[in-house]
Amino acid sequence: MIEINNVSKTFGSLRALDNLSACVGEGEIVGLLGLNGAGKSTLMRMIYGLVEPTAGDIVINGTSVVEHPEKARSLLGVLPDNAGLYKRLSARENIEYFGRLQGLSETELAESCDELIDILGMNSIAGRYADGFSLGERMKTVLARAIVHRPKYILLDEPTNGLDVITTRAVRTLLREQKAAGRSVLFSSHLMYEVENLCDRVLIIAGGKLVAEGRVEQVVQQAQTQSLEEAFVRLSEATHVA
Ligand SMILES: Nc1ncnc2c1ncn2[C@@H]1O[C@H](COP(=O)(O)OP(=O)(O)OP(=O)(O)O)[C@@H](O)[C@H]1O
Repeated sequence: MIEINNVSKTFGSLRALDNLSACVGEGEIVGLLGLNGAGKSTLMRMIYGLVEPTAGDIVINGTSVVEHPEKARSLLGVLPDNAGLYKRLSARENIEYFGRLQGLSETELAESCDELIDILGMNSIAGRYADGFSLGERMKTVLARAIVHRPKYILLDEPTNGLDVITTRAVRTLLREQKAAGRSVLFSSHLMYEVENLCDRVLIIAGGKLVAEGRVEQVVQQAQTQSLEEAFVRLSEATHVA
């Protein structure tokens, strides 16, 4: 389980996260929603140890990110918001490189790469240099790279951003397979239908605070609205006005 315990983060006078607590259970897909600047990426970065909390802690499978950042990170697969690729390596080589860094054997690596390339429909780009890749081609490669070592906990910052419908479907299938294998996924998104389609639960943050969490229908009911989008807007605006 990923436990987020009372985390706050300030950048100078800006409070990016404000005493936020939440969790991601085993084998659960959780969607993280928030307006631009709500604090989603800061929270993600904090979970993978790139940003240190000003207060609070995050515990992954019993390991504190603050006390043992490397051990905690070893449990994660991460798609950061600004992931880059080695342009002089092919898509497959980019994925393999990360797999080797994660200590996979050559057999495990080949098996995992083949599987991901297949699920994400990357056969036509697997052997191409990453230089010149389109947004979707880059996204597929960084996504495959993030989970090549089959991590138990997966953090994805806007994984379907800019992807076409076929690729988005492939990503959905991939995430459902991760869940079926007992892995946990936390992903941020601005796409309500995406979250409704995939997630067991959603977390909505506004102004660095958790303003709602639960199954989509629970959140919609709590906000006394008819849809997740309306609930999201109502909860986010209420925090803006407050
Ligand atoms: N390193 C930093 N230094 C100063 N301010 C920062 C830093 N990182 C984030 N912030 C600020 O913290 C707030 C939350 O930013 P964050 O990137 O977490 O938002 P977000 O929800 O991911 O937004 P978006 O949907 O636009 O990606 C913003 O006001 C942002 O400007």
